[in-house]
Amino acid sequence: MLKVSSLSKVYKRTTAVDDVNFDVSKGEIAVLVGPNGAGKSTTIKSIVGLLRFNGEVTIGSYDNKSIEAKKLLSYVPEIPALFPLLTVREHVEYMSLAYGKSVNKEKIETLLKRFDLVDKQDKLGDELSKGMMQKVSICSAVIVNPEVIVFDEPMMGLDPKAIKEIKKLIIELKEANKVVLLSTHMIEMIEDLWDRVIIMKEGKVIDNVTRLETNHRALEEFFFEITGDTDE
Ligand SMILES: Nc1ncnc2c1ncn2[C@@H]1O[C@H](COP(=O)(O)OP(=O)(O)OP(=O)(O)O)[C@@H](O)[C@H]1O
Repeated sequence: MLKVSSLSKVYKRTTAVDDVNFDVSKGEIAVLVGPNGAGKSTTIKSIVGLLRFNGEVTIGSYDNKSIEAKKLLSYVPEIPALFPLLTVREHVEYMSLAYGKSVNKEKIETLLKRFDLVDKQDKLGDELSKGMMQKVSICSAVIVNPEVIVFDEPMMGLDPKAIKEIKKLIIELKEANKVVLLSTHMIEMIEDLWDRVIIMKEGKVIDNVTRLETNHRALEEFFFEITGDTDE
């Protein structure tokens, strides 16, 4: 469903991503992990259409730059980018409208409740804490019922209740047969979530396996073994 083929990205002097290939199927939670500077964010930004790159990314049968692909995809960036003069609720409503969907007040209410935003719903984008912005960003990505959802460090800056909630949400997305791709450094928080791990280092994918293929190994231990980064 999400297919990344021969993806490379060179910034002025740096090859950030070098011939990256992977697929994520419907109903699969894929985690993109790797040390700082491995190329995770560059890969994600290429997939969601924020960067020019060499290679091909397809969503379903559509090139990621097409409108058809964009309709199927939503994205939670590493750093939330909100409109300073829209309220919390308006952000979520706006996203529904931008994707050509009607505003489902009941669904919005439920989402805002899950992320403790009901009493903040009339606050403006620039009146929110970083964690609250992150929660609005998550609600805005989920409200459009995307087939493919990409999260870049979704747990960063969230309080424990919101972390629990986003983990539940990710499992619900999987159960609804969606494609989930998420990058994170918080490996211990995704131990019970992942179906596929894609490990990047120095711009390359150095391993890409399913949980089954690792014999249900602990991800943290597997990660250190593959990357060779140990604290011993
Ligand atoms: N806008 C940019 N201009 C030049 N080089 C960049 C730019 N963005 C990223 N890079 C470089 O590309 C490489 C990959 O960076 P990227 O942000 O994709 O890594 P990452 O795996 O997401 O890292 P982190 O875990 O630290 O967020 C790094 O060497 C980085 O310095």
